[in-house]
Amino acid sequence: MTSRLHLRVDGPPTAPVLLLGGSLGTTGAMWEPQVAALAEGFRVIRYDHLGHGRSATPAGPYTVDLLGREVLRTLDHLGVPWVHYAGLSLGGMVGMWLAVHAPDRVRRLALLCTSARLGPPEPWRQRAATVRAAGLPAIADAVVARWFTPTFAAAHPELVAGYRAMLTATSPAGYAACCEAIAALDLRPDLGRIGVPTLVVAGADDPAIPVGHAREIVDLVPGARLVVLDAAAHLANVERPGPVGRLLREHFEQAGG
Ligand SMILES: O=C(O)CC1=CCC(=O)O1
Repeated sequence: MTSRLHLRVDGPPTAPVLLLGGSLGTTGAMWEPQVAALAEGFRVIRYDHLGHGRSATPAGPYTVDLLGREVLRTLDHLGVPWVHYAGLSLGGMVGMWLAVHAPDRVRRLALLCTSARLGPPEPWRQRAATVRAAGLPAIADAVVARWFTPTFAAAHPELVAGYRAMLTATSPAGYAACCEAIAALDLRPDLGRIGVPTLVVAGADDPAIPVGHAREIVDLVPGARLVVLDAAAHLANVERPGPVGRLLREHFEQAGG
């Protein structure tokens, strides 16, 4: 069996595995600001979602259930029995799904800039239709405007251009299928079953997934802790690399290996 998910692997081979899942329209490269620090203590494995980056793009429809099962297949393929998991946005949705449906495979969870239900579904179906008809460039300006605060974007135009290029390089079919997976998602009834220590991080200035979504997750996941980062929009790990790196290290290092 081979993995259909493209992986980037850093850190000591015998260290505990920290699996990182990214946002819609990105690849594992979006975690670059944190990888060096995290790889000091963890075997950091970054994956591209199905339909993204260098992962396979099987025919749809996609659901978050399908994306999560593909992650489990990949862990089986690698012979990894359990992981710590951090996910941003779509990556966080997959993380919640894993912690609910494969509780023995996730030891600790970090959920960044994410939502248990990012409704209503119609705008997601409309975005999928636009991307299928006109490609990623048709939505790229609007999406990237939600990824970074205007202040950060003005100060870092080359970095922002790099992330925009990551988005427009995404398979239109894969991106659209993931939009439809988000449209259909509602994990709220399941979150009470999450039994692992959970850190929830939100960007105070995230127009894509406002802080209320993080508060809802914290209300529903037993014992979850909320941190709201100021001066951060949707890709908070890019805009606030140091604080996000420290939060993740502190959270996962508490596991004691
Ligand atoms: O693309 C957006 O608008 C923001 C987003 C929602 C889910 C995700 O992964 O990114």
